[in-house]
Amino acid sequence: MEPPDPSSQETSGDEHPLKVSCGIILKNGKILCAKRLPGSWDDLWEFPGGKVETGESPSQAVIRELYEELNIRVEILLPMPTVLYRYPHLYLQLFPFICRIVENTPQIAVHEEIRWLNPDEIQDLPWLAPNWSILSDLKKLLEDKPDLLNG
Ligand SMILES: Nc1nc2c([nH]c(=O)n2[C@H]2C[C@H](O)[C@@H](COP(=O)(O)OP(=O)(O)OP(=O)(O)O)O2)c(=O)[nH]1
Repeated sequence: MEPPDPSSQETSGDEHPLKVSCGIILKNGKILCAKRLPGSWDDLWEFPGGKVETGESPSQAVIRELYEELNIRVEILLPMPTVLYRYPHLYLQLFPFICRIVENTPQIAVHEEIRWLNPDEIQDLPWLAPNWSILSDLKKLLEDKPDLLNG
């Protein structure tokens, strides 16, 4: 019998990652960061967003979630590389999108706090684990395209 192929074990069977979209909202040189409510994931920081629903694309999901969570209408400027991450209880695929606000000012509904921070400051927050990879991609992207920061 052939030994199992470790690479196929990662993706085989009925295990599909949970798809979650999130928005990296840029404005006036700052990035919007959101702190989750106490009790849900230990007060860690995230980019606002949520699960992609059935029949929805990741980009549709982020537009819907940002309206539901922050009451803002956004335009997507750029999709970023997706991140696969395996929590002990959850296999996740994160779809980050660089966004620009086209209507309203963010209002907190489901977060403990939001902060507008510059690219250096965001490194100091305690982020959800999969987000560190997004932060590293974002740093490189903003070095290449600093104008994005102005939203
Ligand atoms: N929204 C968001 N979720 C993230 C990020 N990083 C990360 O690991 N996650 C995880 C945490 C959760 O397990 C999952 C998304 O959950 P969520 O609670 O935001 O999704 P949702 O709004 O659809 O949730 P709900 O309606 O079921 O409460 O993805 C991120 O930057 N933003």
